[in-house]
Amino acid sequence: MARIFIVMGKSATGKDTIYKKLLESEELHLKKVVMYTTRPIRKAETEGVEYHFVDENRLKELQQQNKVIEHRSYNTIHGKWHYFTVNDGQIDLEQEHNNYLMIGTLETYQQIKEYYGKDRVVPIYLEVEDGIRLLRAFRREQKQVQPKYAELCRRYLADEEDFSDQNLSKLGIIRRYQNKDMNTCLYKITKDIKKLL
Ligand SMILES: Nc1ncnc2c1ncn2[C@@H]1O[C@H](COP(=O)(O)OP(=O)(O)OP(=O)(O)O)[C@@H](O)[C@H]1O
Repeated sequence: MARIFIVMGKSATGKDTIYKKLLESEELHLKKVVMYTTRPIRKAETEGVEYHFVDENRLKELQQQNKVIEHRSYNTIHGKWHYFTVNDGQIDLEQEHNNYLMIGTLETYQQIKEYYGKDRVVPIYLEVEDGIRLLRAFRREQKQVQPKYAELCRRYLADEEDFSDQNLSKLGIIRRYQNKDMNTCLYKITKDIKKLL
């Protein structure tokens, strides 16, 4: 059965790093899903690579056509930005050998489960001991031209609530992958995904 695997976890648990490694894996052969955003395109970005860049009118049209699979919005200093996934033909679960990989929040996971059915969607929940995670987040931020430490702290605290044990168990997320050592973590995830292919 074709499935969608969703990598989730608090900030700096290694979602992006693990996601890229899993996509590279030739034995898993997972497909990428390009999301949509109303955020303006940045200089180094290319339409259709990082995201599909659209305006709010296009989002409304897609919503009216019931094509929006999951949707999140954030109030930024530049106004409201939307991030969403669209049923635009990228995801075809009818073909048995099509399996997809996405990065998401708990909301993403819940909404995709509602859209495609719970058997089709598999959570890959990453966890890192708090002290190590904070250190990784800090070191990553330190390398930025203008480190945003206040934002790092805000997100660290917000994650505590968003990813509480209660929220995880409400969504039935039981399996947790410890990303202390990258290779061990990748090995365990790969083994579990292979069982479902
Ligand atoms: N197993 C690991 N061992 C050491 N460092 C790691 C490991 N996994 C990830 N990192 C590092 O930790 C930092 C955070 O990883 P990454 O950016 O992939 O996390 P993320 O969950 O996508 O974060 P965010 O949600 O904040 O964007 C990066 O600097 C990455 O290189």
